[in-house]
Amino acid sequence: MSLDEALAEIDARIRPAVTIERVPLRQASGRVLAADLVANVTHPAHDNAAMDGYAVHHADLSPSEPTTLPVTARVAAGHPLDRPLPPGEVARIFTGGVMPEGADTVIMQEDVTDLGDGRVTLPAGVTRGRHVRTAGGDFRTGATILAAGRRLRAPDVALAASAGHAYVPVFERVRVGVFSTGDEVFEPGTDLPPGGLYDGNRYGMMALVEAMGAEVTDLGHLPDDPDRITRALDDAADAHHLLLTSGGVSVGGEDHVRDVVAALGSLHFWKLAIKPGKPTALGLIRETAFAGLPGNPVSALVTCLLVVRPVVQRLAGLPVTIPRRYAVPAGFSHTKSGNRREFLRGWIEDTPDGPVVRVFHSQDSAMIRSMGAAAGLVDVPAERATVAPGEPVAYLPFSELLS
Ligand SMILES: Nc1nc2c(c(=O)[nH]1)N[C@H]1C(S)=C(S)[C@@H](COP(=O)(O)OP(=O)(O)OC[C@H]3O[C@@H](n4cnc5c(N)ncnc54)[C@H](O)[C@@H]3O)O[C@H]1N2
Ligand code: MOO
Repeated sequence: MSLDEALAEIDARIRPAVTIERVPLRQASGRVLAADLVANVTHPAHDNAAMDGYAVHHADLSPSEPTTLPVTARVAAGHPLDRPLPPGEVARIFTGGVMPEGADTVIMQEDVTDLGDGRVTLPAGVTRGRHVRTAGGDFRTGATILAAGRRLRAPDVALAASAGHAYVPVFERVRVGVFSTGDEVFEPGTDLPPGGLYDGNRYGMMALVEAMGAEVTDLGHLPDDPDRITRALDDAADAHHLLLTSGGVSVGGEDHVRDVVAALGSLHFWKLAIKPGKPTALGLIRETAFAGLPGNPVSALVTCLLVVRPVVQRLAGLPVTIPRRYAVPAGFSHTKSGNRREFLRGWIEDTPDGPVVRVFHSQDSAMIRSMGAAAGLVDVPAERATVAPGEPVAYLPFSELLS
């Protein structure tokens, strides 16, 4: 199955699984807005001063020479004047101060001479409305300020607060349980027996799905034992929207994950025509989605980005977004070893002739360092046999996959 067919399958099969909750703003960052947010107030609420200076009636100013007028009022932010400003008079005003009724222009204090006797001399040639922020210039009551489906970032939280919201409706976080499998896999920090290696995958997968906005349960590590795997998946399914495993999905004599899932539930697909990531399985255990990622460390992380991310988006009630690719000249040559679509680990480098994409010297999916060195993936289509230096390639930054 091609990756595009797999994504279509995900779109069709995975249904939104989360409910809506209201969270205080302090907990809103990174969450997905579940309904359009409309402004409770108009901002700015009133015409107000954009500078520290003097509020005037523009009609009082001579267009050709300085004008001297008395200062009869003082307006600080939060302390509006309780009367109109009569023509021929000036109000001292500070940034954010509400424009007194009648005044229409602010002159910044650097341009004004204070005569010291309660009068000021104002310059000629001032434009009407200068340094005044108009009421509603930012947003008005009832305006939609944030659209449903948006993942809230710091500026969005500031906007929601400015519009008067103490709580916002967000989708519940997708709950993802993560296992690793393999008799050879051991916990970092413990002693390694002969033939053992440390569990990179589980930690990498947990960090990635957390970066996708999901809530992760660390379900630990499982041996290559079908009964133990069956029990663990069966026990964990109902408390999660998605279960993830690494390892044991290929064709070896100790690859049990696929059979276990087929027995507990069903498999939507198993093999994908991508490299790395061929033995990637997607299925269902009762109501809970299941993704079995390959054991090779690069394959586990790349499939987490390419396949698990859209699954998490669908479960979260979001549309599956196609990450943006950039056409960049290749700074490498490459010959494909088969007819799978390949995702090479690479990064952008500046050269005197402009930016090029470089790729890590080893594209072996067991070499986790290639992921650490990379800032993105070079997407080489199935039908393309070779890449020569200078030819454009499609570069997919990791940042596009984690926003
Ligand atoms: N005869 C075939 N052999 C293999 C095929 C195939 O089509 N025919 N596919 C290869 C591909 S592609 C991949 S990818 C791997 C994936 O196999 P599994 O998902 O069954 O993974 P394992 O065999 O359990 O492990 C593969 C490799 O990764 C290491 N590993 C496993 N778990 C972890 C972990 N948590 N942290 C770090 N490293 C891990 C494991 O020791 C193995 O070296 O199958 C190929 N074989
Ligand atoms: O997915 Mo295996 O995807 O080539 O290492």
